[in-house]
Amino acid sequence: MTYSAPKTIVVIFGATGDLANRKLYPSIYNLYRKGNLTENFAVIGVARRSLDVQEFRQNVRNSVSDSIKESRNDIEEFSNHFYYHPFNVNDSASYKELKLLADQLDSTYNTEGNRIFYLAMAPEFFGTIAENLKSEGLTSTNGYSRLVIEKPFGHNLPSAQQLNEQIRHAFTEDQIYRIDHYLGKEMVQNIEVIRFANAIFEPLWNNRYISNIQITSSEVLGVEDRGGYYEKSGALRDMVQNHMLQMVALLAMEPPIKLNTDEIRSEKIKVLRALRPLEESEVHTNFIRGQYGSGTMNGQQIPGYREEQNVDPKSNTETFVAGKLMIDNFRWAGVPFYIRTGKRMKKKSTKIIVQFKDIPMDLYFNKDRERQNPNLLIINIQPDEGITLHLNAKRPGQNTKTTPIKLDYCVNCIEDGINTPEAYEKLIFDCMMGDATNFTHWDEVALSWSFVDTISKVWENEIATEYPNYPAGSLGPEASDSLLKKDGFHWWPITDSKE
Ligand SMILES: NC(=O)C1=CN([C@@H]2O[C@H](COP(=O)(O)OP(=O)(O)OC[C@H]3O[C@@H](n4cnc5c(N)ncnc54)[C@H](OP(=O)(O)O)[C@@H]3O)[C@@H](O)[C@H]2O)C=CC1
Ligand SMILES: O=C1O[C@H](COP(=O)(O)O)[C@@H](O)[C@H](O)[C@H]1O
Repeated sequence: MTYSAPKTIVVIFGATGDLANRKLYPSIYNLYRKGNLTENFAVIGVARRSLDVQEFRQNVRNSVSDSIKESRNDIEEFSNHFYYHPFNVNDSASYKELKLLADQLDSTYNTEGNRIFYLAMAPEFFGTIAENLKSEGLTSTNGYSRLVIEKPFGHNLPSAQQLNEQIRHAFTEDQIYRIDHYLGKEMVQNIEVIRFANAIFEPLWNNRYISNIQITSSEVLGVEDRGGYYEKSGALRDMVQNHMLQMVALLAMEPPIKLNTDEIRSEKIKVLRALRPLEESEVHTNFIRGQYGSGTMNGQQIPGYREEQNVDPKSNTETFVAGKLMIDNFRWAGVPFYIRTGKRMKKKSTKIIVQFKDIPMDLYFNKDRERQNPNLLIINIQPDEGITLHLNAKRPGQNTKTTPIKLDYCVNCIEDGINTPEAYEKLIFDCMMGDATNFTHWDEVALSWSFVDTISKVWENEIATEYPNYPAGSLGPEASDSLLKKDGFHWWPITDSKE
């Protein structure tokens, strides 16, 4: 059964930008192609440069064609739903003209006053746009008005609070959809199902049976052309404050009493509240940072971070973070959650590895007195999507030896496997349907910033003389291994080859 989203107008601010072209248009097209959008929708692209509607529609067609790499004859008719409004953020006359266009399209497409305002622009504009939308009457319609807001949501807790206050003048909390695109990923959404739809995991999902949880999100790409943004952000704000802590919250939360937005958010918020805050003096023992230097990847020489475009040649910005988090509640007391994320690493991979405790007594010691491999549950978020369970089984033959085995389920690597939708496609659809479950509530944002702020404060006050401390194409600095070693653990491989 195909669900259709309600009739709506989507206004995309930043319509000529990278995000709109690479992610938003292809995602909206996929919804259209699959029949999730009725003909009653229109998109108004808003950006600074002057384009006429035909040029804009051509851009949209190009971006869709690039993403699907096949020729389809519905792209033209899809692009006919797109309109363009050249605009300047600070000019109130721009908003008045935008309102006229939106009102006119409301009647043309019979969209019943439903509007989604998608802010795909630099964050410094978010507050001004939200306020103008309200003051110029774009939000007062007889339908719904929703604000989708991209990351970063602030730079630290005070700036996030200030931004939140600004947008809350114009939109209520339930109208605000703060995007964290990891929450739209198939296997991130699967965390809840794996945990709460399987009787075998939930009884073991606690400090009695789990020794540690490891979450890695490694990237092969460097900062590309985002040096200007990344210099002020670094991996801690870019990945840890949002995506990594969201995955921790989903892994650690209690079962919600219902699968609705409020109940799930409320359980996630409790986890973030239970995150043990770090004292400044504890930052170095629990978090380590890195910056990539030059290296070889796939036989190609790659420049170091400090040689990238718009990056200070003496940059103190981290491109890698590894950390240990503790959650102070009954379920998780004593279980470390290790996270690591970095750019220019060996492999693009996001994986969650749940390591179970050793069996109480090992009957199958080998001659070297090595213990059995611990059981691991691996949730493969990307690029492979699926789960793997590591068990021990009898080695075939007349012996009492054991051998490690893997039970594998891969969603997207089987031939003709399920082609899972792109995260943005799911999130845009959710927003159209009014489902905010996979968007972050303000309390989650605030709690995440308050955890991360202590770490950034310490790091910003110290020059990282050790930078660069990992070569492009590696698995990050050695200190990341030491972080686990001192607790008697090690990072489980994220690649099949020996790491
Ligand atoms: N790109 C990505 O993969 C991701 C981006 N994001 C976030 O999405 C947002 C957009 O990023 P991205 O698309 O990369 O940014 P880009 O720099 O590629 O695009 C910026 C857009 O904003 C418009 N713009 C800039 N200044 C003004 C102004 N004064 N008045 C009107 N329009 C203006 C530009 O219009 P014009 O071109 O006409 O100047 C352009 O359409 C940011 O918040 C970013 O952090 C989040 C996750 C991933
Ligand atoms: O939000 C961001 O995420 C991407 C990584 O996303 P993924 O879906 O490719 O894992 C990261 O490259 C970017 O720096 C960050 O802003």
